[in-house]
Amino acid sequence: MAWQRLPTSVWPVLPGTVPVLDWLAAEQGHVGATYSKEPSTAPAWLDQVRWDERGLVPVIAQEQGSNDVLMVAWMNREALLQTWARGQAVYWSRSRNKLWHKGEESGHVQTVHDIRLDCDQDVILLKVKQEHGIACHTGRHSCFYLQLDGEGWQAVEPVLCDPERIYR
Ligand SMILES: N=c1c2ncn([C@@H]3O[C@H](COP(=O)(O)OP(=O)(O)OP(=O)(O)O)[C@@H](O)[C@H]3O)c2ncn1[C@@H]1O[C@H](COP(=O)(O)O)[C@@H](O)[C@H]1O
Ligand SMILES: [Mg+2]
Ligand SMILES: [Zn+2]
Repeated sequence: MAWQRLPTSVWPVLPGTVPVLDWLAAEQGHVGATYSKEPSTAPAWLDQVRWDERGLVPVIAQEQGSNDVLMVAWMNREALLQTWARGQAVYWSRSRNKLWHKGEESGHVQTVHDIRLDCDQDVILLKVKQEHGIACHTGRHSCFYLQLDGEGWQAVEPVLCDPERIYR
């Protein structure tokens, strides 16, 4: 994929033009084929997601192969469109209020193999290959490393890489 060379300035702003898709179509030939290049139309499938009142949908990232649940995050329309167009997970960070290309700082990107929507269209499931096997910013494989036992929540998954070394 040539997506790495995509300058952030041509990423789409929805609703409106979707230049990223035209760019991808020119680069690769195939992506544009599934998408009407009418400048002011977004793909119809974006409207079939039941976006909440904030324009967001929760997203489960599940590891391809192991089926481990790696994390739960959020997407808006643009994040989903970019995820689809780039083949890597792009979320919406609620606290930072910005698009978040997972791995942008850590390098722990998620290559997307499958994008699914549930029966009532309000949860998305991504099947991903997790770069370095570390999804969590604590340096663990999965964000779901706390287990409830008689005493309370216990961390039951190892830290694979010191987060100080991942995030400087
Ligand atoms: N890397 C992660 C990360 N990985 C997994 N998650 C999970 O994804 C969820 C994101 O959904 P939220 O809307 O709750 O996110 P948020 O609270 O707005 O996250 P922040 O923007 O505050 O980091 C979190 O609750 C975590 O369970 C992460 N949440 C935050 N980060 C931060 O994202 C930044 C970039 O990290 P990389 O993408 O790995 O480079 C770093 O500052 C990290 O601390
Ligand atoms: Mg959170
Ligand atoms: Zn985490």
